[in-house]
Amino acid sequence: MKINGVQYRSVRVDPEDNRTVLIFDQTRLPFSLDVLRLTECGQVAHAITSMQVRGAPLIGAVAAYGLALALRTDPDDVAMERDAAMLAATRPTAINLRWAIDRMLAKLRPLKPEDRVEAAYAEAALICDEDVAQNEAIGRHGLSLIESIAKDKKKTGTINILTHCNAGWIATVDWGTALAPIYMAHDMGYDVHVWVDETRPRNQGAALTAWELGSHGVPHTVIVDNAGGHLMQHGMVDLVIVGTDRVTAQGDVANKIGTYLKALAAKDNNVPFWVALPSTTIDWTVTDGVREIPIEERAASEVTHVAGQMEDGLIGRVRITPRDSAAANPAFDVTPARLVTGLITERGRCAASAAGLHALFPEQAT
Ligand SMILES: CSC[C@H]1O[C@H](OP(=O)(O)O)[C@H](O)[C@@H]1O
Repeated sequence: MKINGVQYRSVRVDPEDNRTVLIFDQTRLPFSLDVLRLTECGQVAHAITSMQVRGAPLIGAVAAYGLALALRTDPDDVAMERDAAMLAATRPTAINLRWAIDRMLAKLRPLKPEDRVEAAYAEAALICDEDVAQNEAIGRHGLSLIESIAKDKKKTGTINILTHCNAGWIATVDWGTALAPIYMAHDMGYDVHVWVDETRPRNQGAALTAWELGSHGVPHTVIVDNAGGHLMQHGMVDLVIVGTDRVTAQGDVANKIGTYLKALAAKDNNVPFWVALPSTTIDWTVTDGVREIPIEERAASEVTHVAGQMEDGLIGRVRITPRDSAAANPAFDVTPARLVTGLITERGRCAASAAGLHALFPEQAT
């Protein structure tokens, strides 16, 4: 996507040396656009766990480059397996991370150690290119959904879309998933407006989705997480589109905490609730998402404190809870398929069900 007219991907290799991995430090957005130069595997692991880089498809792509960096230090089998396991363990919920590491290992294990670095960078670059193409296709398949809503609306005027967390281009290599259809609809002249859930506790919506949409000129309004149901009750939401970190073979959806509650409100108000995802986010080995998907428990300090720009312009954190109050911080929840209107993938739209997914991915229908 473009920032101030300059085209960027969320992860890229420094053209100066074709080895250093460049990402944006997402903990500094929207106040500062800082590029991080990653030269060691450990730096990549830290960037993922600290959420300097986040978003299911993007952490997979960055971890792939992390393994390439690791091989520059030691390309032998033992080191490669150790570093791959370390990267895969950085965050448990997004299946893209495990998928990317497994794909890299499948490519690298058969090679001689001395051939692995070059091959790793090439495979990581392929993963990135495929993510961009998949997300652009998701955008097109989601665009037709927005177009059908525009036609069906009794009154002309704004199409109001609600989204949760950040599933934009900064959560992927480019385009995004949930936001891709919105960018395309906006660029085609549709009058779209986005209700942006702030998405406590880390405020990916308020800080990242609002920043992305504003940079692209898409009208949007930041709301507290608990406002969505009220807006739906009053007919102010035409469509909900969210991203996801893992979809089961039956269509259950793991996504940022709070998504399940949004889906319940959408069901109760007959608002279409769609989930956008590349097929790298589908976990074909899991059926019951609520029981089987591991939910990342993050630090309580993300709940007890909030980060933002202080009066002096510096980025800081303030405590918002009593010091002796405990805090819990499950980072994701699972929305059962029965609450999901449908899935938007790079191959098209389908019902959130085994049959729907097999219709688009027949090779997975055993
Ligand atoms: C395009 S996937 C985005 C997905 O990832 C986010 O999680 P996090 O910010 O913790 O990496 C969130 O669940 C988004 O929906």
